[in-house]
Amino acid sequence: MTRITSVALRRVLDSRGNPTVEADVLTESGGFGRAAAPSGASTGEYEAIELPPTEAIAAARRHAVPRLVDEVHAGNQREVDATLRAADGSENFSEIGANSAVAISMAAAKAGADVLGAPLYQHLGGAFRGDNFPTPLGNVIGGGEHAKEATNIQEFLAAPVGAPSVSEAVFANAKVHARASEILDERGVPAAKGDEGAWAPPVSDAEAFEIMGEAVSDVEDELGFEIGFGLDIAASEMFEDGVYHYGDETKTTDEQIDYVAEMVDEYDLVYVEDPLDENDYEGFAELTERVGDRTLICGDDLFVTNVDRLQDGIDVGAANSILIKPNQIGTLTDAFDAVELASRNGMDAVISHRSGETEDATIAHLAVATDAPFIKTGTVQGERTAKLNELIRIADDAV
Ligand SMILES: O=C(O)[C@@H](CO)OP(=O)(O)O
Ligand SMILES: [Mg+2]
Repeated sequence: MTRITSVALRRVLDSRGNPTVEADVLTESGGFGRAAAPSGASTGEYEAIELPPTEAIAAARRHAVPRLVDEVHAGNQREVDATLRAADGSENFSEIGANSAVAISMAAAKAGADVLGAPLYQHLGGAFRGDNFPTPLGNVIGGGEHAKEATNIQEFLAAPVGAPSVSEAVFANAKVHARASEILDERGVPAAKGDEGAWAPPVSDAEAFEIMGEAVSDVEDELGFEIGFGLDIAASEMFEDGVYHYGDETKTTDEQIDYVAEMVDEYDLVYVEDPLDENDYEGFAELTERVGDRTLICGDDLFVTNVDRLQDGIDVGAANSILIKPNQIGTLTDAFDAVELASRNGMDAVISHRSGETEDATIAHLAVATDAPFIKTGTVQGERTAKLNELIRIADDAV
């Protein structure tokens, strides 16, 4: 019933105006799934390879599509993804592109769910998945690789940890975003928006901490539940010649660890992603040892959703959570394996968008299917609200 009868690939626009790969998968009994690959700007050195979409599509048509059509079942995700891996033949999808692979992998999952008549999160998570909803981490102020002339730290993320429902959490983040805009206005700071819709003001990181703290506590008072905040430092992007660059200032690794640990305590940060360079497992381990009992230290560029890199991290105690981005590794199977390895080792798996996105909402389902404590998927803008609104629909049983 779920045997794949066709895989169509095309170039579509992403939110930055760049082309990306979209896949349509059809099955024997009329199941249909469509999905598109996202794309990063602050990409990790060890991510699977994103090829120019035209090349990725041509290579996937040549190598993967003939192995999938009439051969493989969309309802059997491991079979689909193993076929993509075999068709590619490399470690990192350098032949067909992780962008083609992830689009096909996600489209097949949707086609499989369609045949079964089940929502995607149910198909992926099964009958015995947990029944929690992820707390959305909402990008409110940012800079780094996502906006010029803004903060050095890439993302200041609202985290409505006390929200009674996913819907209230989503709206709380939107309120923090709006409140941050008012505070910037009061301070006479003009702010454009970065790639993910966060305000990208020309302020120091210290001022951004203050503004975030104020915005979060104002909205917390108004709504009456706890709202914290967190960061994606994206430190690999700052790390050059052995030091971290904050504009004209630099920090050594020890200074970086001290700085992050101080910020965790000063602002009660609930989440800190990529506080150190992607090769610095020891630095991660030291920081986790210091503050890991009171905040999540999350590896994004460090782990790149890769079980081998995650195992290396587990061995030395680097981080207590992992960011999961299916396009970093190329298939849903690989992403699920990383979630499973993390949870077997007492680590949290946080599901994430990329800075270049489409209206594809697969990650909302992935977060619910895997019982993720957090999903990082922006605050406003259509390609971000696509996922947030899908979470609301899932909670409302309306997908
Ligand atoms: O660093 C990150 O976590 C992501 C998403 O916020 O950014 P990018 O997609 O540019 O890697
Ligand atoms: Mg990151």
